[in-house]
Order: sequence, then structure tokens, then C-alpha cells
Amino acid sequence: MKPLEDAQTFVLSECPPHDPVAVDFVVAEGLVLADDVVATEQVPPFDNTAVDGYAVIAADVAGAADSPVELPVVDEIAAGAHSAHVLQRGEAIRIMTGAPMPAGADAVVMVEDTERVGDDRVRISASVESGAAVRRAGDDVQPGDLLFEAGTVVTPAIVGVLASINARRVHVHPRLKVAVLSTGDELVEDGRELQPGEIRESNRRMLAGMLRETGCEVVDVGIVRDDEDALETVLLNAAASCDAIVTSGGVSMGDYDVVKAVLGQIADMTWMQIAIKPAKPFAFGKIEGTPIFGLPGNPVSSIVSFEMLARPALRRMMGHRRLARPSLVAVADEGLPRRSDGKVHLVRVLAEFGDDGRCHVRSARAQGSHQLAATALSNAIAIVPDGDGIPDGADVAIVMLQG
Ligand SMILES: Nc1nc2c(c(=O)[nH]1)N[C@H]1C(S)=C(S)[C@@H](COP(=O)(O)OP(=O)(O)OC[C@H]3O[C@@H](n4cnc5c(N)ncnc54)[C@H](O)[C@@H]3O)O[C@H]1N2
Ligand code: MOO
Repeated sequence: MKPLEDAQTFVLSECPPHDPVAVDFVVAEGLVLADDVVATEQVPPFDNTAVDGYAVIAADVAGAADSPVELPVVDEIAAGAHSAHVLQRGEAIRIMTGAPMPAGADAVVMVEDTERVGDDRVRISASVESGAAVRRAGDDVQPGDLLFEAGTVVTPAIVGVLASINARRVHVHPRLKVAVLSTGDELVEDGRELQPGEIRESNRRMLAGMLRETGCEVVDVGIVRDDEDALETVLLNAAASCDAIVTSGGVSMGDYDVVKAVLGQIADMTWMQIAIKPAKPFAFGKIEGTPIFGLPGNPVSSIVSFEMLARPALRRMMGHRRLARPSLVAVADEGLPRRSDGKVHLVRVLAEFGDDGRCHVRSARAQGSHQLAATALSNAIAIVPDGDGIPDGADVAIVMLQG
């Protein structure tokens, strides 16, 4: 059996990042920047007010807290408008949040500290420092600022910044188009009553969601029956039109493994037995240069295999620098016993932060590779090395799957 790290290293080495493309910034969310983003515009573009109130000359309201000051209101500026009036000593201009500061004014008094007197005067009952509530042009971003380095993942907030600096096109590693299919004559997906020996298809639905969560565009190829010609056609088409292929089932020792037969003919495959439980069997190869990840059919094994081998490789192809999920050392509130078998056990657990500031885990119970229901409620995988397991209260390394 191959150590998991060796299998990961091999797969990653075969899955280099895809060449960058220029895209409209609105579709860049979730993608990885391939070039630094340097600002060419300043933000904010002009001095403006942070509050609704009255633009004044601070010196005019210096004593207003003790003895309110009454000033004529000579103009009004809404956000999006501007005033041509140059504020003189002894004047005020009504101004709304975000509107440009009028020339001559150096501070804004909040409307709560004022009282309108008639139509055209205001009584001010607070003093302000020069510069109060004024947001200076460029105090967020200056032209030439290096805002985001290559390798940064574009978040919604970064899309907002790109909009604010008018960076209309950005260089990113492209989103991968990934074909997902499941194989097997026993699989049913149309909701009909099961016949003897049939089961309901679940892996493909689940893997499609995991691929989307990884940031890939999913091409659902469906269930391919145990028919070599059909499988060959589907795989060749998927390899020609997609960036990667994920299959589930048919990678173990079964006599009817058409997956093995077909991939043996059309792909350059490496069939592995990995020293982990679950997800021991795994296949990786290329069809005409397109990577194919052959995940085991047992549903839990499919998830674990995707997490440990396919997801990091797909992330690398999309330019991500951090390939693994976050990991940490947790407390096993209940022991995680096991027997020695030469494998690392990847135990699905529920992880929760306790009042002591540490993460605590307990087993998701049913750990069989067919027992998807229990795994579906887990949020982490505990890495239990070969041996007798983790005693009650001892530390255990975990990989967080969510949260
Ligand atoms: N003699 C041996 N037998 C098995 C070994 C072994 O080393 N020697 N390994 C076992 C392990 S571990 C695993 S994992 C499975 C992997 O099997 P395959 O990848 O060949 O998958 P299948 O045989 O097609 O299916 C296994 C199991 O999963 C169910 N399945 C398959 N596809 C789906 C799907 N899309 N949705 C829901 N369920 C699915 C299938 O019905 C089987 O029950 O091999 C062991 N055997
Ligand atoms: O790995 Mo199989 O994945 O143990 O059921």
C-alpha cells in the first residue's frame, strides 16, 4: 500500500496550474489572481462627508457646545451632486453622507447636533475639530497601491474593491470544467421502486456539489452502465470537452469492472491501494492529457478520496496556493479506538469549539464506508495513525471540512 502523502505528491505533480486568462471582474469571484492588482484610481475619488449634517468652517462653531451658533444655510448638497458655492466664514451648507465637501468648508456637524431655524438658518449646538467627519480623497486607495498579490482568492469584498478602482478586467486562473459520472448497473436515479440488487445513486449528486464547492463548473454526465463501448464514448467526449473527469465506482477488485477495462485501453492510469481507511482503492491518470480521478464507489470512500486526493489537485489546477483544508489539533472527548492494520484511519467526527478555547471532537458513530448518513452529519476528519487509536481526552489531528 502507498502512503497517502506519496499518492498526494504524485497526483499534484501531474496537475499543474492552468494558464491565466483575462476575465471581466464580475465573474472573477472565487478564482485566483494570476497577476498583482495595482490601483490606477484613488478611492474615494474626492473629499466627502461621512455624516448627514452641515458643512462648516470649524472655527465658526468653536464655542457652540456652550453657546449655540446660528448660521445661514446657503446651499444643499446630496450624494452625487456638488456645490459651486465657496463657503465663507459664518455660513453653513446642508450636506448628505457621501456628498463632496464644498470648497471652503473644513468640517461637518452631524444633523443631530443641529436644529433648523426657519427655511434658511441652522442652530448648531456642538463644536467640531477641523477635518471632523471629512473622508479625504484617496484615504482608502491611492493610485499605484499594490492591493492584491497574485495568488489571492477573489472574495466578494475584493470584487467590490475591483469595482471601486475600475479594474474592469483581471488575470485569473480559469475555473475548471469538470465532468462527473458514476458507473454501475445497480444504480437507479429516477425514483422508481428498486428491483432486487438495485440501489439508489448518490455519489454523483454528492460529488457534483463538492465540485461546485471547490469552485468548479460541473458537467453532469450521468450514470454510465456497465458497457465498455458506452463508457469509452462518454469518457473520450468528457476528456475532449472538460478540464478534468471525476468518476465513482469500479476501481477495486470486482470481476465486472468495465471502468478498469476501458481506462486500461484509453488512458494512462495508475491504480493505487492507499494506506488509508476508508478510500483505499484510487486511480489517477490522463485521457489525452485530461486528468481523471477514479474514486471508489462506496459513498463515504468517495467523499474521503475526493477530499484527500481530487480536491487539492483541482485547487492546484485553479491556481490556489493553499491546497489543503485547515487542520488543527483537537481534544478527543471520547476515545477513537482502532486496531493496527498498516493504514491511517480517517475517522469522521463532529468538531466543536469549547469554552476552553479548544476544539473538541467526538466520533460521528457509524464509520462503515457505506454508512453515508452518519458521515453526512460530520464536519471534520480525525487523522488516527496506525496503532491502538486515540485514548479518551488525548489530542488528535483533525482536518476541518466545514466551518
Ligand atoms: N476483494 C476486495 N474487495 C474489495 C476491496 C479490496 O481491496 N479487495 N476493496 C473494498 C473497498 S475498500 C472499496 S472502497 C470498494 C471500492 O469499490 P469500487 O470502487 O470498485 O466500487 P463498486 O464496486 O462499483 O461499488 C462499491 C459500493 O459502492 C456502491 N456504489 C457505487 N457507485 C455508487 C453510486 N454512484 N451511488 C451510490 N452507491 C454507489 C456500490 O453499490 C457498492 O455497494 O471495494 C471493496 N471491495
Ligand atoms: O476504502 Mo473502502 O473505501 O474501505 O470502503
